[in-house]
Amino acid sequence: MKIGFIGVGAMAQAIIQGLLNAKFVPAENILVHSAHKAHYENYAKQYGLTAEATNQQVAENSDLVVLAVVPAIAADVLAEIRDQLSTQKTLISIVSGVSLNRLEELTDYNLPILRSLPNINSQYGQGMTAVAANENLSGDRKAQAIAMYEATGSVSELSESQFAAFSAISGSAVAYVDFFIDSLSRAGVKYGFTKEMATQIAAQTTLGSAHSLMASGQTPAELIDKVCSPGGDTIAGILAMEQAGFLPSIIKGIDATIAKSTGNNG
Ligand SMILES: NC(=O)C1=CN([C@@H]2O[C@H](COP(=O)(O)OP(=O)(O)OC[C@H]3O[C@@H](n4cnc5c(N)ncnc54)[C@H](O)[C@@H]3O)[C@@H](O)[C@H]2O)C=CC1
Ligand SMILES: O=C(O)[C@@H]1CCC=N1
Repeated sequence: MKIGFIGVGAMAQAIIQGLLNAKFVPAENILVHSAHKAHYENYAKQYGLTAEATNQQVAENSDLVVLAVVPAIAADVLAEIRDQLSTQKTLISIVSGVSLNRLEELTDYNLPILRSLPNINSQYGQGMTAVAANENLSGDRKAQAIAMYEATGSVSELSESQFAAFSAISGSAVAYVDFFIDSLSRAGVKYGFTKEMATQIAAQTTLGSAHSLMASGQTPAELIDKVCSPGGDTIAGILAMEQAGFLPSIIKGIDATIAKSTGNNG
């Protein structure tokens, strides 16, 4: 099986690294093309991938064609490769905010298409990806497309109406969690730690908390209560964070993310 990537930016590279780590396909079966020749050619050389000279060649020579460009140019790129796509190939889009219906409209209503929303943690096998298939994608072909993401982490099949919210609390939230870690780290610097040490402490604490949450099967609120000793330090911190608007600021950020992604339509 050959997997072609059109666009080799941050997200495509994370998926590619995840696939290479998982040995999902041989490196040369991963085909790439993007706008910046020097960049994608060097990248392909570095990892033993196949660099194609055009987007059309990627589409022509791949079984799974992954559209990994920004939403603003998705329509142009699909117009460029439309003739190379066929019912024997699966188009996989990672483009935020572009629906299956719009992808069909821009290509062909008979094509098997998987709309997906991965996150950048796919690079280390810890991704969280939402997928939705159109009516033309079923059985083994659908399983094959989903298996690509299973090789890089967890996968949830969702209704498209849930994609924007999923993207905000998963795709974008990788950055928000890092923002939180960086905020903890800066607090550590305020109290005398080096940035490097504070970041290591904050990142390990975040990793450990996520692990404990998933391993215990308890809710975050139950775990918060365990840490808040009666009359203790943590409850004082929680109350001060709430007074500063911690929860409303997160909800506002997620609202803004959803509003932006629902404005994308390729
Ligand atoms: N970065 C992330 O964490 C996530 C990104 N996405 C989606 O992935 C897509 C790509 O995002 P990023 O990787 O962040 O952007 P990026 O800017 O890092 O990558 C875009 C790639 O497209 C290439 N490109 C530009 N014009 C092209 C053309 N005409 N033909 C072929 N390639 C072309 C660029 O050279 C670059 O390699 C977006 O649609 C975004 O919504 C989805 C989930 C998470
Ligand atoms: O920021 C973005 O537009 C993309 C979509 C989800 C994560 N990154």
